Amino acid sequence: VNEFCVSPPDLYYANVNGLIPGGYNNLIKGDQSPCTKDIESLRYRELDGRCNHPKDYGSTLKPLKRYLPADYHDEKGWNTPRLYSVVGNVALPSPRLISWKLFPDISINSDLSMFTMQFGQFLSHDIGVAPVPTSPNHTITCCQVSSRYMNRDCFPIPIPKGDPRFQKCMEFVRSEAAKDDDGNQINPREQLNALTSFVDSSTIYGSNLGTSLRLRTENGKGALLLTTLIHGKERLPNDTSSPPACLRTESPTSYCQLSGDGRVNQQPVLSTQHLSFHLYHNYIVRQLAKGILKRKGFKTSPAHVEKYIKTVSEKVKEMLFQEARKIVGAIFQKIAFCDYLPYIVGPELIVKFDLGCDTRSKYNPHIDPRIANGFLAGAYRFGHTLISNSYTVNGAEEFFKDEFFIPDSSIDSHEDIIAGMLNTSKGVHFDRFFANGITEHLFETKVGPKKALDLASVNIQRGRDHGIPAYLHWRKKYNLRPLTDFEDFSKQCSQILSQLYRNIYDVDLYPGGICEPSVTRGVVGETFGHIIADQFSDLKFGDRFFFTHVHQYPQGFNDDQLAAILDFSSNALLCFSGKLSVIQENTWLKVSPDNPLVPCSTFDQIDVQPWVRELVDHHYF
Ligand code: HEM
Ligand SMILES: [Ca+2]
Repeated sequence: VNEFCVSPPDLYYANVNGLIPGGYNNLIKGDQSPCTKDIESLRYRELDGRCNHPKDYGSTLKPLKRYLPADYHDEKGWNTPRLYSVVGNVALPSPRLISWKLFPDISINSDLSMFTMQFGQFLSHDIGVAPVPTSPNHTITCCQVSSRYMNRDCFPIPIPKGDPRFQKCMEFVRSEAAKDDDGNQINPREQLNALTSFVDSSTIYGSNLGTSLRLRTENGKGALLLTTLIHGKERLPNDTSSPPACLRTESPTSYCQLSGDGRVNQQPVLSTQHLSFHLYHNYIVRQLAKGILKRKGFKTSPAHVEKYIKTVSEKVKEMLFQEARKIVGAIFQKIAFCDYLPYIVGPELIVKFDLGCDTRSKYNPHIDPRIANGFLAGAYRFGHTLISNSYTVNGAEEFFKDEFFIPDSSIDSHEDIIAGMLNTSKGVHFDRFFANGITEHLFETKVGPKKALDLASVNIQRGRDHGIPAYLHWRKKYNLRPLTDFEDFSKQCSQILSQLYRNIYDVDLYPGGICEPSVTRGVVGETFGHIIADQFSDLKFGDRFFFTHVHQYPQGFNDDQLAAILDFSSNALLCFSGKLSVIQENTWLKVSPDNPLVPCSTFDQIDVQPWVRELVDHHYF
């Protein structure tokens, strides 16, 4: 295979589509038949998210839902993206013009750490990705193709005159349209989610059974996840699929990493999140095995533990795997909902949407746990403004633009990237300034600058592709103060927006939301904040397996188990995985006099005894 024929955009969309040559059309759709299991008696989640919601909402490869009806331009409002102003025949501004004028690269320092950006992306890769059609092994080309031969899903972004960076046209393909059982497009057009919407660590274990089995030892039957030893250090397993899932280099240790979400190789700091939870799974398996041996009165040396894990029956191996997966899932939910989210949406919205972690919650089968389109194609892309141009490894500056889909740095320097991530923050600030590493150089690695993309333009075009209603409709939905004039935007934004758009009702959700000031003690503005809190509330109350739900045997967690999960923090995980000796108290912020470094021993690793007791006493083992 000639790897250099595969370009980063090819890789991005191929990885999204599960690396199946031929793209979505050849995707392993998995078993799409309804759940037939007795849900109440399930102790573990299904890998593909079925058997959770009564209608299997939230399972893999189902259409997204909507908080507001789709806004398409054609007569029936079914399919064509919004292209004109509400006042008539004036074209909406090109997304690239908006990005160029509104989102320049000015780096404003903030007290946030890069971990805030990185965890956000990792979380988004657990809950949603909208597949884009591809031709075999490659993305569909739309630019410089005459309209007669252009693929019907082409929706290239026009480049405005005088653009300092691009010429004429930027590639863009519309997201796959959802189809009904007879293969006809659903109207109005709806997009798909290729992942389980639940915050269930599908980034680590996969969103279907096939991926999950590839990641496990002993040909999919072992309790441990596969690892690769590089210079004596454990790394993610080698993805040997062909064509390769990343860009390999001449380095002898260069390989493509395999994990639960195909985008694992997209950039090195992202890879470190995958490896952290991946290794934590194996740590928990060993802790469980040790605890079980001890409770049964057997020897518990590392060698005995290792032997036990390898020699117990297949049934016990499966239980060890699933139990560790269940605990990792809960730990991830704890960090996402209890630690990260309050920082993003601020304490007021946490209260308003009942997202606090201090009391037991209750599952509600009437809540729809699917990902909403305005969240995925709009609000939750807020994180793109937190991206900086570079990250630090051992004090050296590495640029994202040089490393898209080249995982070498994460394979060589996982621990140093974690240490650097906790204390770098250049540009990690919620504002209208975007790093040019993503607005001018996205995915240009190896194919050269000509094929680069602008992520901010793509976000705006994606919003139109998905029929996301304009910004002001979202404020209305959440009863937020109506804006009547461009002047109602912040000073700088009002001037730029009024030059770009004809009417205030034309302003797309993405630039509108980015222009808002942060909410009190949060990162995002109030409109994005409401959409995000609304979505996470659905992901909590609509998830039968959510970790704080009232204990229902055998699904939930008893009081001791819940206490152990609530005791766990991102500090403990990062200390473990980065092999750190000290870490700041608040990992979302940089080190400062108010946020000092403290010894890692302050943060306990997860105590699995509450599970050992339950499992042994209920004769699981
Ligand atoms: C260096 C970091 C990142 C890079 C290079 C990156 C890149 C991308 C790209 C290329 C897309 C696909 C755009 C499209 O075709 O529509 C995307 C989508 C998305 N990104 Fe990011 N991203 C990064 C960080 C983040 C962060 C920090 C967040 C949130 C906190 C985030 C949230 C999302 C969401 C929600 C989507 C939509 C997924 C989908 O619908 O398929 N990303 N990102
Ligand atoms: Ca998931």
